[in-house]
Amino acid sequence: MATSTDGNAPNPPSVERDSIAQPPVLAPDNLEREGSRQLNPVVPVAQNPSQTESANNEPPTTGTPAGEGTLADTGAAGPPSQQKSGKPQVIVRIRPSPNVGNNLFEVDVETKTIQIRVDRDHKSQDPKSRLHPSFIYFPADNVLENSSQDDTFNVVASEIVEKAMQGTPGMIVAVGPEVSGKTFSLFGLSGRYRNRGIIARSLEKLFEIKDRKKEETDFKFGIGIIEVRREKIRDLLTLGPYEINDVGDRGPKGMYIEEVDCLEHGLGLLLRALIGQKLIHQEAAFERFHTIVYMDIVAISPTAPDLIQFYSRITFAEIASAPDQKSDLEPSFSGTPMSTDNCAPPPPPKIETKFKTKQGIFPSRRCCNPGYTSGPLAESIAVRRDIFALEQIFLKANEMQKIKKYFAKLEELGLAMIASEKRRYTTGHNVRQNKLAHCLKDILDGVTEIRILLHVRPDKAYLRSSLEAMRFAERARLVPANLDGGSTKRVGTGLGRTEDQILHEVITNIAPDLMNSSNVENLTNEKMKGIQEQAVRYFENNIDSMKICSKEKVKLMFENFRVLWNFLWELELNVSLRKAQEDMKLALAAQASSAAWTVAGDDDDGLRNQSNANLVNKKSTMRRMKKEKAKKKKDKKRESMEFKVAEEKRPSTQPNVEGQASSGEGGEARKLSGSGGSGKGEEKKRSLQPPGVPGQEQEGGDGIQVTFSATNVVPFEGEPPPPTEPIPQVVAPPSTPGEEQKRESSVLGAPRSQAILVERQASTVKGIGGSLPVTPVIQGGEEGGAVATPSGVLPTDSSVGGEGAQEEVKVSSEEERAALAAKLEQQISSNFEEMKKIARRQAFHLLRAGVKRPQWMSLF
Ligand SMILES: Nc1ncnc2c1ncn2[C@@H]1O[C@H](COP(=O)(O)OP(=O)(O)OP(=O)(O)O)[C@@H](O)[C@H]1O
Repeated sequence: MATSTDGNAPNPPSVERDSIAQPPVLAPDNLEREGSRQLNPVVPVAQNPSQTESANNEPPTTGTPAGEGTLADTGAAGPPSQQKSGKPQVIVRIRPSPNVGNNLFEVDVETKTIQIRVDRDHKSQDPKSRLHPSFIYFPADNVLENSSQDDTFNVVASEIVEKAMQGTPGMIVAVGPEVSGKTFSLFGLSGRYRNRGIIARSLEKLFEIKDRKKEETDFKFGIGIIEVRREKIRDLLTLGPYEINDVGDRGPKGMYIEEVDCLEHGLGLLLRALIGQKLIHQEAAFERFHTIVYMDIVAISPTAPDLIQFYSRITFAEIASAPDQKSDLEPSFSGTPMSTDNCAPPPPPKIETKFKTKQGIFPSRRCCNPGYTSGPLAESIAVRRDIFALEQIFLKANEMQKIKKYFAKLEELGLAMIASEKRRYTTGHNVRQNKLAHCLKDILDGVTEIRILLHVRPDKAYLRSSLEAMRFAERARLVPANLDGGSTKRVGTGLGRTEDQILHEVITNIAPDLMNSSNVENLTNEKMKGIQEQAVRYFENNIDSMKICSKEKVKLMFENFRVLWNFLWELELNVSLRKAQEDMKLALAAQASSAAWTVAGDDDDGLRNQSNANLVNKKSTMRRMKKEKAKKKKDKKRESMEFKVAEEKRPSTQPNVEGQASSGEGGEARKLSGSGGSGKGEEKKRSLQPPGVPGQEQEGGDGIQVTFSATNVVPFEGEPPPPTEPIPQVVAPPSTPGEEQKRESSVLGAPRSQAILVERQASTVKGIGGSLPVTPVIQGGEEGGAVATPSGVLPTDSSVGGEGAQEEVKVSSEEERAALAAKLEQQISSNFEEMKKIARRQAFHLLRAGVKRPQWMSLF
């Protein structure tokens, strides 16, 4: 426990929190007071009641301010072992100074507390406050006094490096007053390897672990170094101008990250950046800048070089300090020639403006402060603004965590409606408003291990900036740890699992069926959609539980999703492909049927198309047939009515008119009365008879009789049989030998239509009988000419025409069917590319129509 040399105040007095002053930005009037060296008991605490409350609700280990003149009640400060895992830790490093142990700064290494005596404001109205000095107690997680560089590394960074090599990102932020040793701690003393800093030692350790783990994992390291100054970012590895304008998921956009092959390479990069930075700023020593080093770690599987196990990063940030002394802000401080630019600006010009009111136009004198655009004061203000912005973000993060907890409680109580409002509170932390905050945004992701290395310079002249640094550290400690509270195994790397583990898990969890390829064939579109929806749900849930802090953190997961999605896509494609194959078969069958019609002598387009339509779309055929039936019925009714009317008008002696519709073989007299039920077959004959084809009603024409046989197309396996459509049998009438010859010659040399006509007259085709007939080729010419089909050559007996006899061609044997099927397969495979296109299109529409694309899919 620290003891006061004063002895008057052994315990810190507790004071009202509201009375705590806060000096966020050094304003010109504050400078005046600084000049007179009258220090207020400046205490860095929360600024508004909500912030104060949030600070107050934190666990005691955070050392929240407990009263005026105190940073914390030391009694409440817990040992660092009680520190929640993942919470930012503050480690204080005291710069060696003869002033340590004076009555101003006291360090108690045992309790890890720093006690700072702050003189009372003797101008205060409160008589009590004039009597005793105040004490500020700062409980740290660790205190380093007279520690070596190696000790500092071990305490601050060793654990961070180890965790980073396991996938947990880390960050070390060095803050403190001027010349307090920030650069010394992080970078070391240039030219003295013995005094190398934390970064160099971290690099050493990285390579050490890499060597140790080379059997399990192949690590790759990269380094990027930037400088942030007055809302501008410069790449220190390229040493160009301030040209980085934005910050992305993996840090500043366009930052050059060089892969580090060995330790010497990494140290060389560091040295190069530091020397370059020094050279750039040597002209203007008053310039203040923050330096950030990003050390990237990529873990790769040694067996599969494409498989990235995890990304990780250690960020080292040196936060610039604002000049504390008024003398530092004088233009002469920089050593550069005196210029109006480098000192406090001239009095702001007064701008005359006029403004209109109802009463008239009035001149207005409005002062316009152009601000400090350059010089030490401008630098100082810029630095303080950056620090202040970071602090505000810390406080906001803390507040947000409280709100989350509050809404979780509401949800527990069943007030989900109100709890759903929480979305409003989860939209970022305004890190974009400040470049430094944006570069260090990982501090808020809830997964990064954070260490604040607070440097204290135990001199009275630097008291104010030391206190400011303490305030920063205090607020950084408010940043919530892992939101689940406790687990040190962090994400950023797919919850510590490797990609293939995740993928395997996903597939086995959501689609065990899919693992068995034999089941793929049986997947229907509905099932596929179900699986996809399940996958989407799985990922949505997973995302909810994954604490998405940045897009980068979930990129790995999306990679996995993409793999799974493609997998499902392939399966869906298979199903669609099958469907397309069937469609294609059907189309080919239709084509073949059309050819058969042609062979049968019916070259009437209308009828052929009708036949094709029947095969391709059975439903429409059925519908059409129904319609025709209804129409016929209607016609019949109408005719019968007409007949009745005519009958009534006719004298009874007049004989009934009988429609002798057809004659010859199988011909039946068609009675117009309809009462005789001349038969459906007869009606059908009439309806299906193509126009222009001589039929039963053309008695006495060339004597051609048309009869019907079963359809010539046998359905596919598993397909319902197509509606039986009668095919007209063309029975040639008896003809003379001259005519016979004429027909034969037509088949041989005449144009196709004539040949077909002759063929029709000469032969009777009752159906091909093969399963999948295709376009036939007329080969005939000799007696008994033939029609070539895939199943073989169908004889066309010309003799039958002469005698009027019929011979049915039967080609329905098993071998022929097999041959036809083989032929079809061949045709399908030749059309495979086309089918694939169709399938792809179908799959695309399916996917579009079936699965609602979740919003977060737009992330990739
Ligand atoms: N713990 C320490 N042990 C020994 N020397 C130290 C220690 N801390 C700082 N110093 C010395 O103080 C000097 C200034 O330190 P350094 O430049 O690191 O301060 P700084 O905080 O980075 O300053 P600035 O804010 O100006 O960048 C260094 O040359 C270093 O030798």
